[in-house]
Amino acid sequence: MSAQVINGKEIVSAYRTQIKEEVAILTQQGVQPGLAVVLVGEDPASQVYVRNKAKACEEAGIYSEVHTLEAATEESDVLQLIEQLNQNPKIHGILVQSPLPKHISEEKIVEAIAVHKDADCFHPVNVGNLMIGKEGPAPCTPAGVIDILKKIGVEIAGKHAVVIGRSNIVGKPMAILLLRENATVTVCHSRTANMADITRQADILIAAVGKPKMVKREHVKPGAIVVDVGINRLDTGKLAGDVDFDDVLDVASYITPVPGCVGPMTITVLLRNTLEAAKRAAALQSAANR
Ligand SMILES: Nc1nc2c(c(=O)[nH]1)N[C@@H](CN(C=O)c1ccc(C(=O)N[C@@H](CCC(=O)O)C(=O)O)cc1)CN2
Repeated sequence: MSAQVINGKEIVSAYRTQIKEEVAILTQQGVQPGLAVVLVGEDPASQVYVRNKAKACEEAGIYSEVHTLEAATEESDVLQLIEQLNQNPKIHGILVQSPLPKHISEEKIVEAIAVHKDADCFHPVNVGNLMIGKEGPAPCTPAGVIDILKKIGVEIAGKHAVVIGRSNIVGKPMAILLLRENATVTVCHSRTANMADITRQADILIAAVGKPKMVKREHVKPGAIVVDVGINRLDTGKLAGDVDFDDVLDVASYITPVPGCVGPMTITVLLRNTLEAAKRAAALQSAANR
């Protein structure tokens, strides 16, 4: 039996329509949500993602500005730009595209973003709030994965979810969000022994390793739901996920395609975070006016 390929386009489109409607209402009330994206350097993949973010903002009615800086830009200049954006009332969400050039500290840059404008949920305060279940921005890719699972009607509670990868952007927050949904969570990584023995126990398998086609059929329990977070550019110019799609197709029950599912969903959560930050700013403004 062949797995059902999750229709990312349909899920993303419905979600963005809903966001667009909420953006229009808030804009009519006098607050247009605004996102600032900072790109340092010329990494071709980052350029694509930043373009996609700006386009998605435009389609949703969100104001956006992209600040493109040369790779040799001094760290202090990036920090100065962030400070300006922190003070700019038109901007409710800020993100600095990762990765940054080596001479710039990601940690310093992320910590310079105002906590309430952190559109990525990368700031340590927001990461801490996420850990203890306090309100704040959603980590874009992991929250997008949870949304996809819910949209296809998966009951996450009580399932064994295995996450392959322990990055700060995906693996770790993914594990936290799955725990919050009452899954039993295991995290595998490069030092995990006998990884296939563990991944084969997963009801929900999430691959976020950054290695093209690493997950093969022997890693997957028959009937498992497989979510592929990887977006790898092959020498041929084609994109491939971390999962060997063709190999796994007749083992899994559901599988996400790459491209066309988790990537666009990541951007959708970013729009949602910007909208929510703008709503909070509008509420504060109206309280101050009372
Ligand atoms: N500041 C951030 N930097 C990075 C993040 C992030 O969430 N915040 N995540 C990744 C890249 N990323 C978001 O920025 C991202 C990756 C891929 C896509 C996407 O839509 N992919 C498309 C394919 C696009 C293509 O043609 O290459 C798809 O999967 O269909 C969106 C966002 C690292 N950096």
